[in-house]
Amino acid sequence: MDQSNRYARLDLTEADLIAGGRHVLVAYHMKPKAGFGGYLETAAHFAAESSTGTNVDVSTTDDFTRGVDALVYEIDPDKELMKIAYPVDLFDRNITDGRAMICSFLTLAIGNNQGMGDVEYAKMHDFYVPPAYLRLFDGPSTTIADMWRVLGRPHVDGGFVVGTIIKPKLGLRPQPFADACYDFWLGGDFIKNDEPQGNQIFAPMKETITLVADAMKRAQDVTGRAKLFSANITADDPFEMIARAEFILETFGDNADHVAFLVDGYVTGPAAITTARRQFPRQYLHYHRAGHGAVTSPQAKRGYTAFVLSKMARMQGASGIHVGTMGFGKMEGENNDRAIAYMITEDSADGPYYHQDWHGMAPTTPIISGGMNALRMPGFFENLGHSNLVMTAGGGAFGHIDGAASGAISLRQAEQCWKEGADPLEFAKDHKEFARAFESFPKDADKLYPNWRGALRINSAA
Ligand SMILES: O=C(COP(=O)(O)O)[C@H](O)[C@H](O)COP(=O)(O)O
Ligand SMILES: [Mg+2]
Repeated sequence: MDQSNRYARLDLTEADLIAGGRHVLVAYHMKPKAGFGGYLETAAHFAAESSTGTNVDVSTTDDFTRGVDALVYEIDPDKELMKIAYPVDLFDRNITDGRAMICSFLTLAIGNNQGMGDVEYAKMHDFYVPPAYLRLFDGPSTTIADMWRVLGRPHVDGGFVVGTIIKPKLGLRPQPFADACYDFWLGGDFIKNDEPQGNQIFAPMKETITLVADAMKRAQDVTGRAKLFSANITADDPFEMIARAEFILETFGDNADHVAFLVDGYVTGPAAITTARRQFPRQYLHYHRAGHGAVTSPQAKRGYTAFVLSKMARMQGASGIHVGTMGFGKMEGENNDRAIAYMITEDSADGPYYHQDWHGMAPTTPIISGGMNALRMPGFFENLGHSNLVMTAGGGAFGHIDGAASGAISLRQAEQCWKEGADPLEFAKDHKEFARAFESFPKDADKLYPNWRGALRINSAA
């Protein structure tokens, strides 16, 4: 059944829809399945399934219903581009406080339409949120400025937060885990649990966290500097998350404001992020996105992009979210992923299809992670243009041949090298930890700085 006379309005302009402020606009790359309807017919069916309709007319539809139809307002079949306007009234609101929820946006805009028989594939590449709907989202309550304050830095442009992920990823008992934290903190600022670390029986959370809190105290005493820890509170059950979080805050005691909560937000979904955001609004909320590649990978033709994931994370109130390494690390990504970083930090930013004004919603820190080390960092910062962010390097810290403290120092020096506009090989001559990163990661060194052995007088047989 061709529903394009109801669910398509190609006469509507994007500028008018934005000026009207009553629609969420979504851009998809969509391909109809061969043997079914044409592009517009499929797009209209997609809009129907994503809002008020189904595959047939139903007798219960009335005039009000038609007023909240999602409408296809632009198509470009050659580019597989389809844009749909969703009336804001379609989206569910809390009975407790009238606020909006991301799960409702997802259920409609990327819900049933992901399994339609006449659609080969469809992926969300961008969306625009009008001010009246945007303000119903929590947004971040705690930001990198709070971290900078704890670190004793200016709360604007407080700079690079040197971080790591305790490695090995799993398999450390409580004491070796806490020892690894202590070592890194001698040189670095911030440590996060790796995303699967929680309450494994070989490292019970109550024992591990107690030792980590003690390691933080000792590292602060020795260095005279504040240290930060991002503790994983992810669980299926919100009450379990709360129990973990409360235990952690109590255990860190007077250092509780040095603690962030890490939530695996892709696998647990918006409910877990919002649990952390609303129950613990004073803690930095660290959104880890493990698993997102299943839908966001450029190879995946369905789902949504990493850009979309990140934009939703800011709306939900993530203080920081992993944004990959823009092609400089080990995970999939490219240089122009920096658009993600701008969208989550700026108050007004361009996405691939829409410009978004955030109207003062607090920013979400880009957390750079995945295969980073000191050698890869100068290029990374050059591409992004600033270093007001958190970077976590696991292998890059614990893989340093002189240990985690030197690894941490090498990361800080790498940022300094970029900031000074120095030539990395020249800079290495009087920055020992950075220089030793070349010997620690010789494959990267060969690739990025082919004449490093000569410049640093390292025997090539070594
Ligand atoms: O454990 C790590 C990185 O470890 P290492 O520094 O040893 O590579 C993170 O979970 C990944 O960065 C996630 O990737 P992304 O940041 O792309 O979500
Ligand atoms: Mg990890």
